Amino acid sequence: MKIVKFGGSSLATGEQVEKVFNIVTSDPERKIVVVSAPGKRHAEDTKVTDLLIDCAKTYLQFGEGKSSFDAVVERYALIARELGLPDKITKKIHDDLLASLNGDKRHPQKYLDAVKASGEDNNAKLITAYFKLRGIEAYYVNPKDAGLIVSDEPGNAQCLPESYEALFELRNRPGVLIFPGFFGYNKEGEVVTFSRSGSDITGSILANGTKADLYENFTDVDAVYSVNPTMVQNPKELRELTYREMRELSYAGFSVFHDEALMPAFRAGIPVNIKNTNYPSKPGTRIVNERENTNGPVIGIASDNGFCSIYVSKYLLNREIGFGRRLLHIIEDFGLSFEHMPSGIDDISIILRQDQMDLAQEENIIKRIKQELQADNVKIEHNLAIIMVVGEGMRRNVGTAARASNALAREGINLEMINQGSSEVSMMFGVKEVDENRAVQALYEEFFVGVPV
Ligand SMILES: Nc1ncnc2c1ncn2[C@@H]1O[C@H](COP(=O)(O)OP(=O)(O)O)[C@@H](O)[C@H]1O
Ligand SMILES: N[C@@H](CC(=O)OP(=O)(O)O)C(=O)O
Repeated sequence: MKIVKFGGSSLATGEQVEKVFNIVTSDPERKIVVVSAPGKRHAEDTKVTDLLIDCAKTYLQFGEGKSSFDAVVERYALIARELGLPDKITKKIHDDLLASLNGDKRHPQKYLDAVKASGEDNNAKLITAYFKLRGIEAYYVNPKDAGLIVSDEPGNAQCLPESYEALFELRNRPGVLIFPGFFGYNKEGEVVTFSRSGSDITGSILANGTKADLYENFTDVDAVYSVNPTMVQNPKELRELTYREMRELSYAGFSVFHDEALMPAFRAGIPVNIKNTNYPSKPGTRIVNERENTNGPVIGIASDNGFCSIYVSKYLLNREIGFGRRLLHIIEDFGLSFEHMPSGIDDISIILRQDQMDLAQEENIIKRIKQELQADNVKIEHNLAIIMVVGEGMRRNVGTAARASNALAREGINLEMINQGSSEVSMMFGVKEVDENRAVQALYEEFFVGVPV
């Protein structure tokens, strides 16, 4: 039995939904279908989830918001018309969305989650109706009825362990099950969403819970490429990646698969196959426990920007017991999460996403570090990009860091910092944001051009 997940790009139009129908019905093993909300039809388009967020915010502020509401309903109406579904489907979606928007606004984050989740929920109902129209025994499954219970963290839920056992029962249900992605219910029975792109997580949870043989994740690219295809033309396609490599790469910028979607499948030993809805016969990329090491040390290069570094220096810092703990305590007091913490004898840097703090908070952080830790110098450097070079082969290879830094040096790119991940399958390079693209391209040249993968 297989779990199949279709992302927003695979469900953006009636034509795409028809491809989804053909893929699902071509293989009787494809029993549980996880769907996202309709995504972008072209690069400048807006995802339904983003329209819903806009809509919810307008309702929160003004108590209504006709234009964004109409924009959402029109997306479904268009798809329903293309699929030849009766108008009553659109009317139901209209009424359901209106009910969500007029729902309880006392807790804005919970309200936002309820409206966001309606995107997937209504799409699952629409797709179920289409499967039925085409003569397939299909059922919409509500995550609460199926037992998908999550933590009460709006916009950032985690699956609670008891869900897995309950979800196993789905195997015994008849027909094709259409399951909305992206959300579950907390113990109080309220909707809570995963973080953005979280339908990937739903698919993985279902794969684990039902002990599926395979988790197929359908998207709009033929494979996971060794580098973001918007940064390098025709990058190498990867046939296989390990869970660990994929988690590192997705966390660091490979948006094709959510980094939190690896663990549930990995724990149950279920392989993940990322495939293209538009070319389903292509093999795609398999994420597995172990892979044949067919390339050099590196399998992928991911990057992301919007980071800053809090640099702290103090003479003889290395001899001061508890310095790191006290520094992190200050960061924790401000409710910040950090990504990396490279350190030297007399200095230490904390790398974090800069959109977590405003200018006033930055000034307060600097003040507290200076006062409480008697630091000699504290400064915050903005607009950094982080590049992760990832590969299981790095554990066995000597000189990968030297090759990477030479490649960057040849391009005249100044390295702000380097950090070798303790997992030994990743290496982090910090550069200025303006150098990000050139740095990724230089590293790609070094590790992939002319190397068979
Ligand atoms: N290394 C990579 N390999 C493949 N795709 C990538 C990579 N890095 C980023 N992407 C982007 O991920 C996109 C697919 O993810 P996403 O837009 O979330 O799809 P979906 O709508 O199926 O959820 C691709 O169109 C591609 O632009
Ligand atoms: N629709 C949600 C969840 C999701 O997974 O979407 P997609 O499969 O289009 O990335 C979002 O945009 O965040």
